[in-house]
Amino acid sequence: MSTPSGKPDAKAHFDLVVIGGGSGGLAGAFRAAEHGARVALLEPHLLGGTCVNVGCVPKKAMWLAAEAATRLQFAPTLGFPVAPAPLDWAEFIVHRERYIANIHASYRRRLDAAGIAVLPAWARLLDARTVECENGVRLHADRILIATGGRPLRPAIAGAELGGVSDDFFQWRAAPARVAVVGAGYIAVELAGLLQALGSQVELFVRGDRLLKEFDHELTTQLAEDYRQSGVRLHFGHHLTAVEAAGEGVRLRDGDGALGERFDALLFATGRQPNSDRLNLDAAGVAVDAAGHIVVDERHATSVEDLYAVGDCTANAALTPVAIAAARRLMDRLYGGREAVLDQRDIPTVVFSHPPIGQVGLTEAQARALHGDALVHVYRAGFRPMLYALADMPQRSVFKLVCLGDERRVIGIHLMGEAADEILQGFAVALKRGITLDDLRDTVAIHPTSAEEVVLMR
Ligand SMILES: Cc1cc2nc3c(=O)[nH]c(=O)nc-3n(C[C@H](O)[C@H](O)[C@H](O)COP(=O)(O)OP(=O)(O)OC[C@H]3O[C@@H](n4cnc5c(N)ncnc54)[C@H](O)[C@@H]3O)c2cc1C
Ligand SMILES: NC(=O)c1ccc[n+]([C@@H]2O[C@H](COP(=O)([O-])OP(=O)(O)OC[C@H]3O[C@@H](n4cnc5c(N)ncnc54)[C@H](O)[C@@H]3O)[C@@H](O)[C@H]2O)c1
Repeated sequence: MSTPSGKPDAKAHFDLVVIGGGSGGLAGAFRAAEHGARVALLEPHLLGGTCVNVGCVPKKAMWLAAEAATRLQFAPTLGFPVAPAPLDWAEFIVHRERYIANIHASYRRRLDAAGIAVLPAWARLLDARTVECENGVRLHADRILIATGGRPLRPAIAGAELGGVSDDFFQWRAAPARVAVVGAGYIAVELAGLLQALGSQVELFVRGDRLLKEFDHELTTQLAEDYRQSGVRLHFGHHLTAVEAAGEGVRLRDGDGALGERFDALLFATGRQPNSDRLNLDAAGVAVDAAGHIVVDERHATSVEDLYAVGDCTANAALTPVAIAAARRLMDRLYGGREAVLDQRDIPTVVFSHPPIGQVGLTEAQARALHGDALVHVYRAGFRPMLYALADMPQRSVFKLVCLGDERRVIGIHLMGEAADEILQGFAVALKRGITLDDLRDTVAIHPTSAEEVVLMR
């Protein structure tokens, strides 16, 4: 392909070199190849990146197991003579990993079929047109797409190395008895919820005063209540200053210097940082922001011509469908003659908590700040889903619509409760099409479902 001395041979030139084989990189490589481009993809680890290997997919598998565990728990109340049955993690993980191996195999087949050259190597830029692999192989390209994603961040405190991060969680082969989780974002809330449902005693350490601060306050307050009811211990306003070893486990030291109880395991879910530092971006003159995100415009162009970036290595919403949508639109423009640009507004998102919480559009607080109180109208539904009512379980759903002006245009949809994860997608389409409250009310409900509450709101 090329020589370690750097002398290019005829084959080492590509229309497009993609750095990173995760959600964004694969989507970009496939779409460019569909349009006839000659593409090389560089990925040193497993195909699929964070989402497939240490993110969405294994997380959702664990969440599904946790949902099954919850149902098994209340099955006896409904009349099923089922004894309590803890999850055999090792057995479940065989199923989880088989599912993921199938995804790898499918990517591999599709890459081969598309004629995309895959190099299992770390890459860095030599200049705006040349990529060097760790073994010295050099590739020359007319265009380069950087899709190197991100990695978990540990807090800079003494003993931080005693805690794990989400990547470590996916290596676990059994549930620890007592787990401390630090953080209040997506990952903290998701892992805390599923670990508690799968039998661990979980304590969540939050430095602020609420969970999921980007989500609607009313819903996250109810979620915190549901977590308490399911046995998760929540510590708000906790300032973690150090972690200390305690036998095989750890203890957390807080801002007052007090040392807490012992935990078998500690997970940090304290944010992620972009993988931009090992790319030698300076050599090509690619600008990054203070957090290390590669700076891109709305067309995903970096500060250097013909060099593009998508996904978590940029400051775009760190979600798989966002990376994929950005990469596909970019390749449609570059190689397909289409003019599509990703609309970054009204991106729907779901946290796989127990129960799940999802939103699209503005929260009530954002809408009031933007449009003023007089123009913003809020509609709510609070109810117990049928299954939970039948089983005499306290879990409640809270749905909320944020509407604007006299016509009551729907500018925010917020759902927390059973099936919210599946319900939101369709309503996100409606919101994007600019529907009003009357449009929802004109739609005949599907009964009996949780989803019908969205069209029945008064
Ligand atoms: C625990 C967890 C759960 C998540 N759950 C969800 C979810 O439910 N839904 C959702 O939408 N999103 C979820 N996300 C976010 C989602 O995984 C990311 O937004 C998505 O993977 C970003 O895709 P990407 O292509 O930008 O990066 P990645 O998927 O991270 O891929 C980047 C790839 O680049 C490679 N790479 C890095 N540096 C180099 C280099 N120098 N040379 C060559 N290759 C390199 C890496 O090995 C990696 O494979 C989750 C994330 C985590 C951590
Ligand atoms: N369901 C999904 O779609 C999904 C799931 C997981 C992750 N993701 C994506 O991945 C991103 C990263 O997730 P995340 O949960 O790691 O990050 P996050 O930014 O969502 O949350 C980080 C949390 O850690 C807290 N924190 C940071 N430093 C801390 C410290 N020193 N001590 C205590 N708390 C601290 C923050 O206050 C915040 O609550 C998300 O923003 C999301 O875009 C999506």
